[in-house]
Amino acid sequence: MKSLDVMVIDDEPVICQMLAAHLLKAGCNVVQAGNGEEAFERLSKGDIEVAICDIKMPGISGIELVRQARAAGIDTSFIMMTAFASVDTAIEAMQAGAADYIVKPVRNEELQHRLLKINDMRGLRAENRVLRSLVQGRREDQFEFNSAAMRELGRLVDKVSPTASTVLVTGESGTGKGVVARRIHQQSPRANAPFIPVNCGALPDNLIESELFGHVKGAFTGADKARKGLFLEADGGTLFLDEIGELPLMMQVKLLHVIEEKSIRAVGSEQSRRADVRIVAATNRDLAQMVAEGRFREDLYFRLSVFQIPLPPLRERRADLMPLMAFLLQRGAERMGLARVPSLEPEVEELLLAYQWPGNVRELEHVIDRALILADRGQVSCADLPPQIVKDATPLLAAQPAEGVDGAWPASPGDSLRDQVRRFECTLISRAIRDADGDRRLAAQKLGMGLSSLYRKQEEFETLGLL
Ligand SMILES: Nc1ncnc2c1ncn2[C@@H]1O[C@H](COP(=O)(O)OP(=O)(O)OP(=O)(O)O)[C@@H](O)[C@H]1O
Repeated sequence: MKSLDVMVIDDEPVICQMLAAHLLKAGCNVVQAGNGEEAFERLSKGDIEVAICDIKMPGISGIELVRQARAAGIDTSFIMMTAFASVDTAIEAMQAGAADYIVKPVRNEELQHRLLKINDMRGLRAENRVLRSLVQGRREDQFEFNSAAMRELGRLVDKVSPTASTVLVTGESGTGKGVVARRIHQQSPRANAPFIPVNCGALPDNLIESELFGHVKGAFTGADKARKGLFLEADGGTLFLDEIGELPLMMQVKLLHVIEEKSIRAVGSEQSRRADVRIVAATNRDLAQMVAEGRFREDLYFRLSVFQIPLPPLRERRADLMPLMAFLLQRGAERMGLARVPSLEPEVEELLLAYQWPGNVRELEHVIDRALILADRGQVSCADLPPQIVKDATPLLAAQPAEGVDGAWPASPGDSLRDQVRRFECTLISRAIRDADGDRRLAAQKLGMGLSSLYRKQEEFETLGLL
């Protein structure tokens, strides 16, 4: 890795110094800042590539600093440091435009892993956006799902991909909206053309129009050469407008015009050009609510939501957890160059299956990456999990309700044989869980079935209203 210019921002001098010492050893050029104000001043010079920034600081908070840096057009990638209990805040930071987050206490190996990821991304960005879109287009995500909700989603994705339709992907932060957008592109006739992702929340208001539509030389102070703009870079391909809810109203009008007319005009130009671009947009906001509050244009909302794909949070599709964990373990081990893929001890599996995952797949990915770094002898044990996860998940594990125990059976009159079998299964599984005091692994063992099948069945019963 070429030597990165990194800034460590934390109001605790000891943490600053420890991280700086490690980064220096790893070959980075490091500067330190003890608060947001000092950091902003230094970042304004424009030569810091990555900032490792505490979220909670007196004065300007880490999140506010990300916002200010974005608004000022500073191109630094932020990795936020957060206490595990405040993953929600980390999610807010990602929405403000941070590139990643890391949980305190920061482990050197993990920090290095995240820096490598960011270094790759920045390198590609600097080299060529088209190249980046090709690299990002590699098939490297898990798309085999167990849950009924995700299988239905897969069907929607397969149906809409080959068409020219605009798509709106909605869902909580970290559910995989970007992954779905890429999948749509890869399965479309545009697959060999660029896929250009744009984070609308990270574009400074004063530059957004020229970023999207380009500008001619001399269009405004500082425009010393013409710029093509992301729409033309995506010509023939797909433009992924992430965090579309953050687009200012004035830009929403222009975007609608471009979508409808299929032509764009660069800032300062008199002439329009045709642009053949498919739009996939994503948001974790409630756009309908934003329309009601006058913060999002209704006409653009209708245009975008012709085809909506809602991504459920991970906690509502637990049947996907096992395959996702296996996939992320494998991918993480490959990326870290491990000789073999560590396995999860049964208690670890149980805890991860019981946890609520407020940060969704992104959070799961972080937990797995961390565990891969810590695992000894090819086994991930509870000690390799963030203590907060163990703390949060343990009571859930013990208290998992076995409701609906006897209510499902006997069958109602008129039930088909299949319905009756389902009801019977539901009763047996619920009873086994109750008899095992909520211990699903034990219940699954007694019933002679796998734990993931038990979760899958439970989810199916929930969907059918049997539980
Ligand atoms: N199906 C999947 N297979 C593999 N990795 C996934 C999958 N879904 C999500 N991820 C991983 O989770 C992380 C978050 O995914 P992504 O950025 O697509 O989420 P998002 O919903 O767009 O989040 P945000 O709203 O914060 O931008 C990524 O690192 C991605 O690789």
